[in-house]
Amino acid sequence: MIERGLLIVLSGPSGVGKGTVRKAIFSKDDVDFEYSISMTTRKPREGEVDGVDYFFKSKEEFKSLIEKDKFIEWAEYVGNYYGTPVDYVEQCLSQGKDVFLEIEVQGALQVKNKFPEGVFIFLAPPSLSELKKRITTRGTETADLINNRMTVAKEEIEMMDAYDYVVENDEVDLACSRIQSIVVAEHCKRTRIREKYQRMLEVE
Ligand SMILES: Nc1ncnc2c1ncn2[C@@H]1O[C@H](COP(=O)(O)OP(=O)(O)OP(=O)(O)O)[C@@H](O)[C@H]1O
Ligand SMILES: Nc1nc2c(ncn2[C@@H]2O[C@H](COP(=O)(O)O)[C@@H](O)[C@H]2O)c(=O)[nH]1
Repeated sequence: MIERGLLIVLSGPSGVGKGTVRKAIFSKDDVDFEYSISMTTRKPREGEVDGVDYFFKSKEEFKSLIEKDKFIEWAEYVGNYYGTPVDYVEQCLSQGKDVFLEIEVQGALQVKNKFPEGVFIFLAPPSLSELKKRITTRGTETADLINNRMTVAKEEIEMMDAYDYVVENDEVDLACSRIQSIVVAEHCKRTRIREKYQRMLEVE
């Protein structure tokens, strides 16, 4: 029987660098995760591609998918819906592939209820002023949206205790290494490696 893959959930406030860190991790040769592309009703930003960055949906399409139970989790975030498609994630996990989600906090907590065996990582900013600087410098949100996202960010930071790990994103390379080390450690804790040593001890 194939052992199920690991579900890795990277979450944290808007602008902390989840997307940047995720892309840096996926660019490494020694990383073998599947990225679950989310669905959203948000309009594409300049340069974003449907089916690569997100599956962009209308609100009607999204609501119909909710009714058909097509999401592991979904959340309304600052006026738009975001959700993780269930079919792709289930298919990967059952094939023994590790799946990486990059989602906001309400969604991560829903996933934790459904998949308590997942690995939940909160990406934290070095400070609130640095967080605001990062969202502002990215240049994708209006001043109002930046303020809304900062209000939500403070509530999200209060939820960090619900996660298995908190990783500070002070430098992208350091944050990537910390996350990769967590995944390696989690694999070691689980059956793959433990069973190998158990079999060795049985033979002794
Ligand atoms: N360690 C870092 N140091 C400095 N700047 C960073 C760091 N990580 C990310 N950034 C910058 O911060 C901005 C926000 O990053 P990013 O878009 O990856 O955040 P996010 O958490 O994915 O945001 P959202 O949740 O809104 O999608 C980008 O301009 C990115 O280049
Ligand atoms: N609950 C979910 N949150 C998601 C999902 N995909 C992305 N996100 C998060 O939403 C915010 C806003 O994203 P943005 O692209 O508009 O800046 C951010 O925190 C994302 O991580 C999802 O499927 N479910």
